[in-house]
Amino acid sequence: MLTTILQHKQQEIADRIHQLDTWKAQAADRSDFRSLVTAMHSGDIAILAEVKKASPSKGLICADFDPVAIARAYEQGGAAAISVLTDERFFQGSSPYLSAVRQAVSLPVLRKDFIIHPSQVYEAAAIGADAILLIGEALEAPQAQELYDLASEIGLDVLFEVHHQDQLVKLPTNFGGLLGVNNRDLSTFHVDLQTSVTIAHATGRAVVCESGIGGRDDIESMTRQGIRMFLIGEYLVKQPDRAAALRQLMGQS
Ligand SMILES: O=P(O)(O)OC[C@@H](O)[C@@H](O)c1c[nH]c2ccccc12
Repeated sequence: MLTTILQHKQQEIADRIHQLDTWKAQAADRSDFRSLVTAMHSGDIAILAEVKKASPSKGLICADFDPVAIARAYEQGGAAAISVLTDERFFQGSSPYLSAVRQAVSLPVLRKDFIIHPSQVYEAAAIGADAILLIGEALEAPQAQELYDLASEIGLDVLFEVHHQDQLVKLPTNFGGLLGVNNRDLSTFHVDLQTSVTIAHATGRAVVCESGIGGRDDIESMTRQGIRMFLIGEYLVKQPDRAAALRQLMGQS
């Protein structure tokens, strides 16, 4: 699946590259970046709440999808930051969703996409993102370093995602972003929350536990094992009262 997505991304990058100069100018104009790193390091439990309409593993997650309403509920419920999927083909996301969400909330907003080319980093800043995701599995080490350096130069924070311990060698030198562990194997879609714990213990780093959180029990089990940062999509999107669901996940009700 990842290979299919990345092939399609190459095409998308080629189709959009004519906008690069505009994006560079818009990125250079930004001086309003909100820090994802600071937001995720505050509070007892920090939740990066994801605005997610669909996924390759689950299909359509939310039929009456209203990205701004979802993001506002997340902010009301006490999310530390918001993640917005911008991939159109596989996740039914879009850049305009991110721009609209960024305007509607005062939290840092992460652009969740498959970033493999510098033009996408400029594009992220141009559409209003405060941070980007870099996926270890999708990048070679020099490429990861280049994209990280560019993001830092522009003013974007970086969430660097790994799934296996052997991808940690791709972590950029002087890395000052957040280390995320995707509990979902992107080739089999199998989810195991212990993946986060294993990598947190092996590295001695604080990690963002990503994917597969299905309720308060999962959070309690993870916090008992020393994890306090979470990236949660499907579970939250599916709740009738998303703000209340967030408070409950954080143990506030
Ligand atoms: O909906 P979930 O299981 O709570 O997962 C959210 C998030 O972790 C997941 O969307 C994700 C993690 N890494 C990714 C990389 C690309 C696309 C999506 C993702």
